[in-house]
Amino acid sequence: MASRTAGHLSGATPVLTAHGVGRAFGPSVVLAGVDLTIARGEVVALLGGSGSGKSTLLRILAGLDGEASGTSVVHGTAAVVFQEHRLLPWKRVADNVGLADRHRAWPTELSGGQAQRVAVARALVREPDLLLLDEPFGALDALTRLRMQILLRRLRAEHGFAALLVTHDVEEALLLADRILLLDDCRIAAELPVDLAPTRTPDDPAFGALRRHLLDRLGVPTP
Ligand SMILES: Nc1ncnc2c1ncn2[C@@H]1O[C@H](COP(=O)(O)OP(=O)(O)OP(=O)(O)O)[C@@H](O)[C@H]1O
Repeated sequence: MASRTAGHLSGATPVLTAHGVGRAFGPSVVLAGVDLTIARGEVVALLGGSGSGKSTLLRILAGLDGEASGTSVVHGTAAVVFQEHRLLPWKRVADNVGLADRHRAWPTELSGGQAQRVAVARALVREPDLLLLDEPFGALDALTRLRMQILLRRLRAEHGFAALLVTHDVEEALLLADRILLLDDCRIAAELPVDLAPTRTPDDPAFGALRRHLLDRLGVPTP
C-alpha cells in the first residue's frame, strides 16, 4: 500500500486520490477495488451499514493502516477527528490544540461536546486541506450533535477545507455533504450528489426524497 502525502499542487488537483484500495482481515475481505477522489473543498459523506468497512477505509486514507493494498494519496495535509476525542489528558486544553492558554482547563473537566469541539479545533488549527472525520459527533446527544453540525458547516464556509465524513446518520450526511457515497459489499456501491437548497432543512421535499432513497438503499424501512 502506498499511502503518502504529496506536496501542495495546483487548484485543479483533487485533494485525495485513491485507487484499487483493498483490505482483508485474515480470510475476511472488507474492502476490494475501492476508487475514490475528493476535490479541493468538497465534503463527501461515507454511509454504509455497520461493519461495511467505513472506518477501515478512513484509516487507510489517513495513512494509519500499513496492511492495505492499492494506492492512496493526499495532495496536501490531512487531519483526523475520531468519535472519541483522543485529547491528551496530561495536557491542558490549549496545549492540546496548540493555542494560547486562556481557559486553563484539563480535558477530563470537559463535557463530551466541549471535548469534541477541542478535537475539531485541534484538527483545524493546522489548516488542513482535508479533514477525515470518523463519526465525529456519534457519541454526542442529539442537541449537541446538531450544534456541532452547524458549527462544522460554518467552519467549512469560512475555511474551505475538504472533508470525508464517515457517519451512520443519513440526515447528518444530507446536512453537510456535497456528495454521498454508499459503501456496501466491499466497494462503493452508489454515489449521489446532494443537490439541495443551501438551508438544507429536513422539511424540504427534496431533502425528504433523498433521505428516503438513502434509507431504502441502506435497507432501513421508512413509513
Ligand atoms: N483490526 C481488525 N481486526 C480484525 N477485523 C477487523 C479489524 N478492524 C476492522 N475489522 C472488521 O472489518 C469490518 C469492517 O469494520 P469497520 O470498523 O471498518 O466497519 P464500519 O463500517 O466502520 O462499522 P461501524 O459503522 O459499525 O463502525 C468488520 O467486520 C470488523 O470486524
